[in-house]
Amino acid sequence: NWITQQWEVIVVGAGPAGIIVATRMAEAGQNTLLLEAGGPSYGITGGDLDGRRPARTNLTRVDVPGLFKSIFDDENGLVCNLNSYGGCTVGGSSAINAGGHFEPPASDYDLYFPLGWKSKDMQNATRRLYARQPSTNLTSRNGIRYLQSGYTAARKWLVEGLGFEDIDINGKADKKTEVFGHPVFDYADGQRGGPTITYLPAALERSNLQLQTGVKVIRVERKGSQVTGVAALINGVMEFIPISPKGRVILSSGAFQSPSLLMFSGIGNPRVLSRLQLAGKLSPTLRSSQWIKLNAVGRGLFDNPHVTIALEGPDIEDYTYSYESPSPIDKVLYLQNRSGPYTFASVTTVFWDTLTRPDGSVAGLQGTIDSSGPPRQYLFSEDLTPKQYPMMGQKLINNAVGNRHTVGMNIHGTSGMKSTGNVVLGKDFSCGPDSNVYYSNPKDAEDIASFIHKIFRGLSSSGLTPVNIPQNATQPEIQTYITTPSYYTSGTSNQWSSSCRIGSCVDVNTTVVGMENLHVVDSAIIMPLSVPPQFGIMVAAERASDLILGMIEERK
Ligand SMILES: Cc1cc2nc3c(=O)[nH]c(=O)nc-3n(C[C@H](O)[C@H](O)[C@H](O)COP(=O)(O)OP(=O)(O)OC[C@H]3O[C@@H](n4cnc5c(N)ncnc54)[C@H](O)[C@@H]3O)c2cc1C
Repeated sequence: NWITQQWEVIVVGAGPAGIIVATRMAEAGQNTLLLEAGGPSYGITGGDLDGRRPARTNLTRVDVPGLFKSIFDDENGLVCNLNSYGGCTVGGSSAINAGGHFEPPASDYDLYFPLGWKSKDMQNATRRLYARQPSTNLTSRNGIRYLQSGYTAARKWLVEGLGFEDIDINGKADKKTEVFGHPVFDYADGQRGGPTITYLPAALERSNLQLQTGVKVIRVERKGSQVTGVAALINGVMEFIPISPKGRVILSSGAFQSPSLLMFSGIGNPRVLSRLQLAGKLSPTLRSSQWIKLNAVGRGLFDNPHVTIALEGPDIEDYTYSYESPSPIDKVLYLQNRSGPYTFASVTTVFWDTLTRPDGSVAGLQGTIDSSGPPRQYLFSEDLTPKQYPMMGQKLINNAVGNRHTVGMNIHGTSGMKSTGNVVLGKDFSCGPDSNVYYSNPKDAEDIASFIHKIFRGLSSSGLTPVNIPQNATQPEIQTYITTPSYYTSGTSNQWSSSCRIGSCVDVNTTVVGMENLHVVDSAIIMPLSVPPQFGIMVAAERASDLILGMIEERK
């Protein structure tokens, strides 16, 4: 019985980090239980989604990259309220994201990570990831690139006009200044990849790894600094799942849930712990003398500040992906040949730049161009009050109608941004971000505005015109625009990280400070990167696996 047997390792959360760390533990012979609150996702996990699979296939819309935006329109069990800023399903957010797969530059590790996590320390882990996880910047089996009108115009603008270098993005991963290229996706043969496809199936064939879905861990149970197991809700019933005397628990529940689980386990800011105790949320057997007062839990939460700019041009043809009524030609092209627009998640173009500030620190900046534009009729509508809800940008772009000559450009602040927030517990004790995440340090807005101002200078040569910001806007005007809430400037980027940092919340071995056998391995432990985070999270999970296995070996 998996609930009562004593596991050597329990991993909480089957997102990209959890799947990788559980796989590596099992491969090293550890009896491993992987717990996931959500349910199936990809076809191979038994996902079905209302029985609306494309006919005679084992595909769900998770598998079909071009359907990724449809997931947010119809939050059909893949985005549960447990983790409202991402996927709550096998694969975590890797099952619902755009699949962008970008190796961080060595400078991210060398500048921002602690000793033991510098670029030379990450080389083996990176190599192992490349060996296991295929990726491509040409997604269509027939070798044709689709929906390229935005790419062509942007290339004229940024490469021919402004001198950005057109590169193979992961081939030259260390270059992040004035570079441009095709996005790299973690897909293979026109279908979504990621660890659910590349790590999990082989791991599940082992007798010493068990995946249990529909299990929501509530807290870790512990005696002082020793975890004894986890308390979890299974079919609405609270159960205790023990670990062996030398066992370990690894939290891989994501940038919100991992810090939150620590708090519910009596580890965190004492004021928060008192509140939880008063509400009866802490373990009844945990005395307050055993609390671990650790203010770093939840502190440093990062997400990329961003702005969407609609770009209009006579040669632009935007495209609307649809789950309910896809273009018949494109549907056949996909189902019969794994070719066409549905082989990728709408982003056609990526570019990066850096800005060195007077104090020598560096701000990272990223742009992407989508294949469709935000809906024109919303652009100047005043009766629409901005609402801060997850995935708003994607919902809007997905609803694009009307003008067929617009693409959406997303500009993000990345590594070196100075604003961070905290994971906080709301009135109902669910976790979320505080208001400090974006622009609490005005320098970030200044840097992003400088970048937009810089690139706008070359825009007219491409035939593109910005719709929601005047092309001749001054840098201060752009700064005001991006910090004023609107459909284009509010909402999350959903690239959360850095809320349980190495060195303050966990040590260099990923052990929670003050604990002996409790780890955090996921987006919470990585620093803000120059690239979207999933690649770096997967490498961190590979690196953490080595470190944890080293500790297990030492204790033998
Ligand atoms: C819409 C969207 C688009 C994105 N696009 C990209 C992109 O193109 N490229 C990129 O690099 N990144 C992208 N990201 C970000 C990326 O997907 C995440 O950074 C990454 O998935 C985080 O991995 P993780 O393992 O830390 O956590 P998660 O992916 O959040 O996985 C955590 C898992 O733990 C489970 N869990 C949580 N709490 C519990 C609990 N108490 N008990 C049991 N299970 C629990 C959750 O259900 C979830 O499955 C995107 C994210 C979103 C939402």
